[in-house]
Amino acid sequence: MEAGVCRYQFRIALLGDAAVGKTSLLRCYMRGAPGIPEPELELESAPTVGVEFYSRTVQLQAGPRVKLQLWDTAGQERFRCITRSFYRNVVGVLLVFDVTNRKSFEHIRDWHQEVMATQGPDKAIFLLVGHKSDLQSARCVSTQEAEELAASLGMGFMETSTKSNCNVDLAFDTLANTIQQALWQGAIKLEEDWGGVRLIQNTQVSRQPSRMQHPGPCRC
Ligand SMILES: Nc1nc2c(ncn2[C@@H]2O[C@H](COP(=O)(O)OP(=O)(O)OP(=O)(O)O)[C@@H](O)[C@H]2O)c(=O)[nH]1
Repeated sequence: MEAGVCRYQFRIALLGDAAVGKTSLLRCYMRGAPGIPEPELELESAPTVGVEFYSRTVQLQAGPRVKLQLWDTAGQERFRCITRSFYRNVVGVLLVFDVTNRKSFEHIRDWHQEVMATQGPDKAIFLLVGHKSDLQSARCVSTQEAEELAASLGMGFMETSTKSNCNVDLAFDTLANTIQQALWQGAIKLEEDWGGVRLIQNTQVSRQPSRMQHPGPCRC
């Protein structure tokens, strides 16, 4: 097993409506990391219950190795009280919609607003993700309108597919690199009582990915 020194840990959440493909996207990304059992990462997934955590270490373009703590949240409304409690402590958010599901696109502003209301402005870095781009004939959200929405919310946009393995690594890497840049530029700061970015000084961190599930059932 390889090991390396990580300077930072970034907490990143995937948010979006139910069944847009958040779990599939995350599992596809984790397949690129060595050491996690394949059955854990099958692309066919059941609806997420509450929140699941994954962890992967990456080498950023120009800088240190960072540990990404990746939170896969349930899109179903009945789990919202659990997922909401995690918004405050994230530095990065992949806002995911399904390009074949118009409603999931229309709800993106609500997801964005929920995080902003919890955190205050300019704390988290967002990336808008139009998922299931392999389903071109069933598409009902155009690339142009998604780009316009992303621009109006001040974030980047990318289209992904796990079925055709399109842009999956790129989406996570882009978000991680943008967070790193924001840290260097001072737009994001380390804060004692905030878990979005943590300094892990002089610690040997395993490259092996890990996964655990939120233990508590929703009591909404
Ligand atoms: N065609 C296509 N289908 C996909 C893709 N990604 C996921 N799916 C399918 O979409 C369905 C929902 O995927 P999930 O990953 O469970 O969605 P989710 O957003 O995690 O759902 P919740 O956990 O309920 O919030 C599954 O049947 C997947 O196989 C993709 O890139 N292309």
